Amino acid sequence: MNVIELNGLHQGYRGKPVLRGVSLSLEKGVYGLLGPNGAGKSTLLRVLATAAAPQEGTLRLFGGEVRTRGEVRAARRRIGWLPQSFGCPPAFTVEDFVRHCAWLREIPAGRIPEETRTALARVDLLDQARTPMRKLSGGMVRRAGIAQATLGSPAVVLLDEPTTGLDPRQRMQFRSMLRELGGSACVVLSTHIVEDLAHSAPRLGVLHGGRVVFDGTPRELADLAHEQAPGDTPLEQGYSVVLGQDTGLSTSSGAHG
Ligand SMILES: Nc1ncnc2c1ncn2[C@@H]1O[C@H](COP(=O)(O)OP(=O)(O)OP(=O)(O)O)[C@@H](O)[C@H]1O
Repeated sequence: MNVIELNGLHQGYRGKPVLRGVSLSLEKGVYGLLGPNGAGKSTLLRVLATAAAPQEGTLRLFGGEVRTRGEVRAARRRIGWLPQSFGCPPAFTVEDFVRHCAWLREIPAGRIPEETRTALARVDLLDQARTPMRKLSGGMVRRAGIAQATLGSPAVVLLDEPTTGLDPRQRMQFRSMLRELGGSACVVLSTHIVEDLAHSAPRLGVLHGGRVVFDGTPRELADLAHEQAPGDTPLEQGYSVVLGQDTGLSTSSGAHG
């Protein structure tokens, strides 16, 4: 059974289309979502998080529909989501913030202290547990956001540009955490940093022009590289080639989906 089954999603804002027929079938493991600014990555993640209902198309999570209020609520208990930006009351400490998220996710009260500690340890923020959120650096806020998304071992983890602001050491730690998460959950991660996905996402998708223009392994993406394509690594060059399809920069393609 696929954990996420999305079929023919059309989504937009005030009549302006953003996604034009996106279909995705995802099982356990890490799926990396790439695409240029405005491609619709966050829009897609919002639909998968059930924060926006599909305007056209169907979403099934854990083998079931998510249309009624009860179905959405049940699904959300099993979804961890790091949105691109999130707010938090200024007086909240890091621990308050993560505990509050645990409460919102309806994690049983008795489990919240333990789950909070585990989540903070996962992103190396235990020492900052009592620091007010407003005093954290941008990278630390991002790590607190990642921590709350992993609370309670969710079956689906949706991470919207999680590595923004992380320093190189934290980025490496994040990659190994991602591999660990992917062992037990369906993780969808959007990023602009192609190399973040090279060793941690066995499968990648590229959104462009409202559609999935590539769906395959990092190796398959790198195999599309050619010398003239912009990029410092074969993966980046393959990504450029896929994006160049529409502008005639390249004729090669491994795209499907
Ligand atoms: N709430 C909104 N109201 C109106 N338009 C929106 C809204 N959210 C996103 N958009 C528009 O939808 C398009 C897709 O945005 P989205 O944030 O999903 O793309 P993205 O791939 O995540 O971009 P980025 O990489 O820059 O974060 C953009 O043109 C954006 O301006």
